[in-house]
Amino acid sequence: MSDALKIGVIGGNGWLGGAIVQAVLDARLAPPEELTLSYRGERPARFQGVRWTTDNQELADRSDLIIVSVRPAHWPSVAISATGKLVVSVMAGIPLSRLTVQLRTDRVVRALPNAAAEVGKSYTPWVASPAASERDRSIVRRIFEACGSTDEVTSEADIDYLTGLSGSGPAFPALLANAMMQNALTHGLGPQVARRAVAAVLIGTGRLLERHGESPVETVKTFLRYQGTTAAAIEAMRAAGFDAAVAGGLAAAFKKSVSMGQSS
Ligand SMILES: NC(=O)C1=CN([C@@H]2O[C@H](COP(=O)(O)OP(=O)(O)OC[C@H]3O[C@@H](n4cnc5c(N)ncnc54)[C@H](O)[C@@H]3O)[C@@H](O)[C@H]2O)C=CC1
Ligand SMILES: O=C(O)[C@@H]1CCC=N1
Repeated sequence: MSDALKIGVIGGNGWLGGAIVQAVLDARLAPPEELTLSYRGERPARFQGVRWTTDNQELADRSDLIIVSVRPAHWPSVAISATGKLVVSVMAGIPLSRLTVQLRTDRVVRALPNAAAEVGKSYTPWVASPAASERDRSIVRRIFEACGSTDEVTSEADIDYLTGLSGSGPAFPALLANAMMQNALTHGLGPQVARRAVAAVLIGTGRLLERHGESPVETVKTFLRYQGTTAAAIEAMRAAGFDAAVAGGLAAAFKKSVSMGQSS
């Protein structure tokens, strides 16, 4: 990445905006003095050496790449002219067409990281407008590789779907972990042992998936063929509607992503 690249993050003190800034700094994609971050409320004390501002137009004027990381409900408050700049939105739901009109630039990208950006393990799909150049795409790839892994996709509908699947994704293993934890407590296990056991299961499963690179379909089949305790649990969970519950949840997130883009 060019030394001269200046990055602005609108909402740079937020959960996701702050994680992206930290990833950019850790990967040395830009030095702190080239970063302009905007905030609302009290001036943040984090990220030594960056420029903090409450003026989003000042941020846009100082930056080549502007990342918009405010909640969709606050998006109407982001009224800047970013003509000639590359804009990357990480907001759920807001379509490329609305970004182009409101921010007055045709070089726009819609990306959807997840909460694991905080530990460099996000999965971030993104889609670019036709006016985005190959250099723009390469910059976007490098930013989101710094946050984990990333794929360019070709349709906004894929982004809306992936908003539920991978954007909201870290919440689903957490939901499963919570149910397992509750069950363990009901069975009289001490909370510390229950918590350590459940956390180790999630972390270990992630590492196994990463190492073997095999499809989860194969993993489940292997356990089913084993015909032991795990197969008994999988069969009981499925009979209770596990797969349907997951499908229903993902459909609800997809629907919400589309509707947030229309209403915000
Ligand atoms: N948190 C997550 O796991 C994910 C969030 N997203 C998207 O990222 C965006 C940001 O989400 P979070 O970081 O979770 O929200 P957040 O509420 O933690 O951060 C948003 C920040 O923007 C600031 N802000 C609001 N309006 C502003 C304005 N006009 N100028 C400057 N700053 C302003 C707020 O004060 C806040 O610090 C949302 O649009 C969300 O859909 C996408 C994927 C995952
Ligand atoms: O829950 C949300 O609306 C945000 C967007 C995707 C993940 N978190």
